[in-house]
Formats: sequence, structure tokens, C-alpha cells
Amino acid sequence: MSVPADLDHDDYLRLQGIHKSFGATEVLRGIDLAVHRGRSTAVVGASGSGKTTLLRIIAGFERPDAGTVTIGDRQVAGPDGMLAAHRRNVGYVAQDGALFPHLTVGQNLAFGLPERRGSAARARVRELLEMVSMGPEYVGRRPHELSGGQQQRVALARALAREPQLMLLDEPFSALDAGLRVATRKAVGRTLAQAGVTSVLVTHDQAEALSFADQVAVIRRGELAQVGSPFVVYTRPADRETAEFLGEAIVLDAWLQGSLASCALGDIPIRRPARQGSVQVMLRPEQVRIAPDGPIHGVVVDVDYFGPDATVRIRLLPGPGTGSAGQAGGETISIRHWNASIARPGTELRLRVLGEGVAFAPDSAAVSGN
Ligand SMILES: Nc1ncnc2c1ncn2[C@@H]1O[C@H](COP(=O)(O)OP(=O)(O)OP(=O)(O)O)[C@@H](O)[C@H]1O
Repeated sequence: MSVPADLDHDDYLRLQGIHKSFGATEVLRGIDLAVHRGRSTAVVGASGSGKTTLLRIIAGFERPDAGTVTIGDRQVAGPDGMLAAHRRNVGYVAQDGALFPHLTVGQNLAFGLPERRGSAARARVRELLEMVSMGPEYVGRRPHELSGGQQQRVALARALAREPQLMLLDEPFSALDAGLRVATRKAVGRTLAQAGVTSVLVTHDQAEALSFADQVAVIRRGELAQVGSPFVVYTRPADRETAEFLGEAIVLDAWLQGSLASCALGDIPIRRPARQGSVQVMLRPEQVRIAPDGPIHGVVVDVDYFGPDATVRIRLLPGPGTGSAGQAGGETISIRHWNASIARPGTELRLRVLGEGVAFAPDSAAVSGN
């Protein structure tokens, strides 16, 4: 198969114009995505948005209706045909790890090796376990004698056994409880980065996507709504739906003049505004701080406490600091604060906004689900 002329040499995986329907359901509608060699991309989206279908197309388990998949310098799916899944040099880790339950850890790992027995195989099994931070004492255990996190790490080690250049991870941490999920995710991320393996993770968990990957691709109804670094997609989301999908957002009506959006939280600087006049301005809750000398006045409506911090709902009051557009206050916003006890309902507070906001078209719809 051909080498595409426009392949960026830093890209190890490139998808161009991928379409896929199942019967009358159009699941993927023109996906373009490039993943740099040795780097990680998280594809994040709501249930049913097409994540798994996309991963299965990259793996070679599904055929795209249109578009091309290029891995390394080889087009593996496109008008010229399909390269079989087992010839793509791709590892795949599913949600449940899918270890063989009747085989030991050592046998599960050896399954992927060209030589399954002998001292070389035993040494390689130990090396693979080491890569996922597990000692040789696990070799003789069966999957049911491991924790969920250990099972997932063995599944990753098994997928690494064939030394794939590309690792595909389909919600591999979602069955783990919160603490284990974070630790396993870190261990897996470190292992893949050290091995120089290019990886694509699909997840519906925004925090997981933002913390795991160098690049985040937000998928919505079969299309990529935005692709960028975790910092950029979180702080400068392309639209309101993306903003609200990726985290909590404060969205207020505003009037944008020059690079200042005037709203109930005062005049908010906007980075490179694309429009002027009537807009909606978006801030992340952590950008609004309680400050005794802050220019914005508000009154606490209620507090939702959950450990490291609390969500404090605040009704904004008209005050000297409110925007020049003449908003009279009355909007309610939710912010985060570490000390729930200073924010009892009815308490008057003063607020300060940090950093820049993002402006969206005024008719931006709120999240509609999928
Ligand atoms: N083999 C198939 N035949 C028919 N429809 C399918 C098939 N595979 C997926 N679909 C449909 O395609 C849509 C996207 O499914 P997909 O599994 O890719 O989504 P997802 O984003 O991974 O969702 P989830 O997070 O729930 O796993 C769904 O509506 C699903 O029902």
C-alpha cells in the first residue's frame, strides 16, 4: 500500500476523513486526527459518541466506509484495501483486560511471545512484569488472585509483549475504583512513555483524558469538536458544549468591546476575541476567588461540601465593580472553595476573577447530551 505524500514525519498515526455507519446510524462523520510518534492522545466523549468504533477502526477490527488510516508510513485502511488487524503491530487493551482466567499471569504473558516456553520466555515475562511495576512473585498467580488494577497492568504487559508501536486503550481503567484508577493510569502512562509507544486512549472520563494524554480529542456525535493540549481544550474550549463537557463552567451573558467582556462579574479580559457585541463569557469556577477586597459582591445561596473543597453557589449583587454593560446582578454562579465553613448561606462575600475568559456566540446552547 502507498505512502501518503503529506504525512508529517512526527505523526505515527493519521486518520483522514473517517466515516462509518451501522445500518442507518451514522456513527463517525469525517474524523481527522494525527498522533505524534511516541505521544499519547485521549479521545473523550459521551456514551455512544463513537469512541470504541474509532478505536476498532484503527485496530483493524472494523472497516471504515470512507477515509484512510495510516500507521507509521503505511496506509492500513483506505480505498486500496485493509491490512489485517494482526499485521498492524498494534496492541489493544479492553475495558476488562480480558486475561485468560484459567492461565497464570506468566502463561497469559507468554501467550503473546513468539516462543512461549524456555528460559528466554521466562526472562521476557519477568521483564514485562517489571515494565508494569510488578515483581516476579506474580508469575504463578491466576487473574482472580489479582486486584483489578493488577489485572489491568498484566493486560497491558501482555499487549506490550509483541512490542507494538501503537497501543490502543479502550476505557481500561473504568472498572477500577477511584484511587486505584489514578495509580494504574499513572503506571500505564509512564510505561508507555518510557517504551516510546504511541498510544490512543478512549474514555468518557474528562479528568482521565486531561491527565493521561499529551493531546485530547473531544468527540461528539461522531465528529471531533476540538483537538488540542489538555490545557488548551480545558481553558479555551471551542464552544459551550465542549466547555461544559470537560468540566464545570460559569457562563454569563456579556457585552464584548475590544478585548473586555462586561458581565455580572465585571470586565473580563478575553483572549483574541473572534466577535464583538453580545456574547456569553465562560470562566472555570476556580478562576473566581473569595477575596475581602474583591470588586464583586455576592451572597451565598448554598454550599455542597465534598472533602478537598466545596462548591459554593453565590448570587451576584449589583455593586460598584459590576460590568459597564449595566447588569443588575441576580445571576447565580458556582465556585470552588476549600473552606466550606466561611460560606454559610446568607453570608455576603466579595469576589475577584483571575485570568481570562472565553467568549461564545450568544445563542450557544447548553449541553444537550448525546
Ligand atoms: N456493530 C455494531 N452494529 C450496530 N451498531 C453499532 C455497532 N457498534 C456500535 N454501534 C452503535 O454505534 C454508536 C457508537 O458506538 P460506540 O461503541 O462507538 O460508542 P462509544 O462512544 O464507545 O460509547 P460507550 O462509551 O457507551 O462505549 C452507538 O449508537 C452504538 O449502538
